[in-house]
Amino acid sequence: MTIRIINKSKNSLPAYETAHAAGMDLRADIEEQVQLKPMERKLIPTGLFIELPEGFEAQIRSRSGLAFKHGIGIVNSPGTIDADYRGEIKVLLINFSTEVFEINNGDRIAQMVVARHETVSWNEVEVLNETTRGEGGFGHTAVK
Ligand SMILES: O=c1ccn([C@H]2C[C@H](O)[C@@H](COP(=O)(O)OP(=O)(O)OP(=O)(O)O)O2)c(=O)[nH]1
Ligand SMILES: [Mg+2]
Repeated sequence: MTIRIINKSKNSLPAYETAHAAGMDLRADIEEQVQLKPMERKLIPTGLFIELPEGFEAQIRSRSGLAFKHGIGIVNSPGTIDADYRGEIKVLLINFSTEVFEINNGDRIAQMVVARHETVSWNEVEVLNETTRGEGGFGHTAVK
């Protein structure tokens, strides 16, 4: 499928790095270097605006390399881009490391996965069907 996109940045369009990659890397669109101090969070612009078809969303996910090497995560992970959003895609990065992390224009700061989603309506009832799990959760199945 193709998706309409406006690129106001000077970076190339997000692209799949390998043939069967799920995510396209997003690049920072910034005038000056951004520094993230330990535990600091900042909203990083991408200069990208997209028009997702109805029934699709885009997820903004962290890159494992940045997470592993530099402790960089996404606060609202995964970020959700709604199909009716026409604003700029932004990435809410956080620095979980003990060192300052520098972001320069064009750096690949996150990845975006486009996915289908359902739009549901509720069937409000008094009782839900029974299952083996029942109400157990949050470690319920852990070995004792
Ligand atoms: O990482 C993100 C998350 C969201 N958005 C944009 C697209 C999304 O469609 C919109 C709203 O996001 P969300 O619903 O997560 O935020 P909210 O706090 O519920 O804001 P709103 O009241 O505008 O829905 O913000 C981004 O650019 N990056
Ligand atoms: Mg919302």
